[in-house]
Amino acid sequence: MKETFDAILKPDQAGYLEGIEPARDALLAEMEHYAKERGEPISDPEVASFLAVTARASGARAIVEVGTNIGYGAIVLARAAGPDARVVTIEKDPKRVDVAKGFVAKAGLESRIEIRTADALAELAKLGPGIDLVYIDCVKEDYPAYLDIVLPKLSAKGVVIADNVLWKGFVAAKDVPAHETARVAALRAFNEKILTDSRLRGVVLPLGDGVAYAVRV
Ligand SMILES: C[S@@+](CC[C@H](N)C(=O)[O-])C[C@H]1O[C@@H](n2cnc3c(N)ncnc32)[C@H](O)[C@@H]1O
Repeated sequence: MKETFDAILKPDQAGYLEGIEPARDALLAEMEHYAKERGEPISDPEVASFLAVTARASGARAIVEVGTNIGYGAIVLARAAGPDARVVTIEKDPKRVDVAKGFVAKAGLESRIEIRTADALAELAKLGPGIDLVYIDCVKEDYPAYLDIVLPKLSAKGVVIADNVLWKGFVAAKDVPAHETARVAALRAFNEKILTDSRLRGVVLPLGDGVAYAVRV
């Protein structure tokens, strides 16, 4: 979720792009409302559209999401990837897991979305190889470690997507407030790895709060 409306784009451009996002169906609209009312961080609609396009285009079958919250991203990914795809999504907060389970049930996707109540780093370490798509949307300081764990487990042409990699504009800023330095350092290291690791071909997109997108080569 982006913190400010125009963290990357000019306000007119951000407003235009938000305005042309198609209306979501009743369930996603209910989830967006739920999240907004309670200040829950979920993916922005344009990032969700990007997830859907990528899940569909890549033909991903084994999908991992790092950071579930109320299940918005997991539902978008599972729907777009189609009936043969499975999503494993990791969330450490049991209350959020309960909410996510309710929405996943409402979506009729219990057989295709598995929510694991766990710390993301520990749970990622347990996963086997063959991940076709990973969506990283969790603790910003841990992004480099998530990537280190996941990279060797990616399938051929496996896709990495990560949200918030420009973090409210701070990642590109010269002066970074003290309370953001650890997050910013981690995200800068993550972006550099996305662009330079020989196992990946990647790009950082000025979408939402910044989205990294890479494919295993
Ligand atoms: C930005 S939200 C995820 C949004 C979701 N991906 C979506 O598309 O709507 C990040 C989530 O990560 C969870 N989280 C924070 N620290 C975690 C950890 N160490 N392990 C697993 N989940 C964690 C938070 O509770 C929060 O729900």
